[in-house]
Amino acid sequence: MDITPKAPIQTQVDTDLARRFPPRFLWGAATASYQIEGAVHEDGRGSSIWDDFSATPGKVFEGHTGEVAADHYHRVEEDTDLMVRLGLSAYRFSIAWPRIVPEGRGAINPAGLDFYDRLVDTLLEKGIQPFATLYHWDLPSPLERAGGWLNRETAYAFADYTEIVARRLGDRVASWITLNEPWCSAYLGYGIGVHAPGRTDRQGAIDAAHHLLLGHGLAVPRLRAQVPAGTPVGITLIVNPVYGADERAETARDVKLAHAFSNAWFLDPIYRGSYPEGFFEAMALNPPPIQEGDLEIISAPLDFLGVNNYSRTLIRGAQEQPLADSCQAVAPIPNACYTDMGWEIYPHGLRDLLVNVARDYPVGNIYVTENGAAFPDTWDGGETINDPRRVSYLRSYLTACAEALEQGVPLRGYFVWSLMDNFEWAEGYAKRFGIVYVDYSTQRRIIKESGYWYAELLNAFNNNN
Ligand SMILES: N=[N+]=NCCCCNC(=O)[C@@H]1[C@H]2[C@H](O)[C@@H](O)[C@H](O)[C@@H](CO)[C@@H]12
Repeated sequence: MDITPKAPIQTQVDTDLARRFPPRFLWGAATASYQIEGAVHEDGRGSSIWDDFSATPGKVFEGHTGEVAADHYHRVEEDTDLMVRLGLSAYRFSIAWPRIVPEGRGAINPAGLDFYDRLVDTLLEKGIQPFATLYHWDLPSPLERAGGWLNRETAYAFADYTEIVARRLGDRVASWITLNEPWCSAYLGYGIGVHAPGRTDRQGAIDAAHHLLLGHGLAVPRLRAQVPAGTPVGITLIVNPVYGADERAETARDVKLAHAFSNAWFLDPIYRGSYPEGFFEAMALNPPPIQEGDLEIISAPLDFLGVNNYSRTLIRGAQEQPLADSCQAVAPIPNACYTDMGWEIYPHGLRDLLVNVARDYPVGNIYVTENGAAFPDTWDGGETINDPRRVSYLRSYLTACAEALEQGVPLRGYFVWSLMDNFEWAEGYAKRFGIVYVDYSTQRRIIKESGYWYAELLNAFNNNN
């Protein structure tokens, strides 16, 4: 039965691609609280480090902030109707800690819990599985004033916040993700300062990463104690496959260093209970302040790994051994294609990383919790927005997912980044990742060609199963 009303754009329906995915494969889209909600001063929400960072001159493109964003806070009905129109079976969103516990710890804000309660109920009413991320970078400002993730206490505050949310929503959220991309929080936020809170201290990145991981590990049992037995709990990591540009020994050496920096820094403590051998030396830094039992807490068993992937890193080894975070990525590659973020389009990287991670780590199940592309979409006020490059990107990366599945990878679902255009961190609203366009002057949503393509793919999948 064809449930998708005819789209104004007729896209090629990839029925062959749809057929390569197993029954019960989950098809979703992802967003994050600070990037779409807006309403930053409403209903008792406290300030976050991204409110502070975006209000700081020079930090975000043209001074953009998340004050209004895509106004999702006031458009839950409309936006969940969009998800139904696209045929999503799941929706990954994040919960704003500053809405729930405005000071970071202590008093609970009932209106904050009410908002997510309503969102979850609306999703369930519309047949969409809620996937909740507990932390997608919007740390309450008071905690940052006390040191943020450099302060071990923040890990305990995160576990307390987790319990509060799980107690209210745990009976209805389908799957839980503790942290989104702690690599970005630690390195971009505390190491090089291009993300909130804008600190520039590489040792700080190491220490913050440890406390983020500790927060994750402390939160897992607190979550499990509040949710029905068997509710899947996981973490989302950015996984960036690293390749060598030549066969030289220096290149092989630097590929290993870059993989440790980009991936094993987090994968190893979570799944092996230890940091990668020699990693801190390769960063010329000290180990973080690890306390007795920390690594056991951090490596709490999980039910799935959420993988975010957008591109790859290609390395050409230097004569002198570089620091792990300064391995030279290769300059633009002849004939390569790039997204508007300057990220190389390399779908084989997703296939390879899924195969390698499933082989090298006891991850259980895997979801691709983010994959997508920014392109300079424009709207002429009409009914349609053509974004053929995004269609091509999604088709090629989903083909990579199908190839990984055919190699036995336990991939259970895919969430496109993103449901709609939104606040792209330091790039503000200048970068558009949505399969739905947002006209910020009116907050009108217009499904892009890629949105119709995705809806057709999901419809073809549903017709097969
Ligand atoms: N090594 N290395 N480099 C990694 C470079 C950072 C890559 N950026 C991401 O993964 C963020 C993720 C985020 O969850 C979402 O909130 C963002 O909107 C998307 C798009 O940017 C992606």
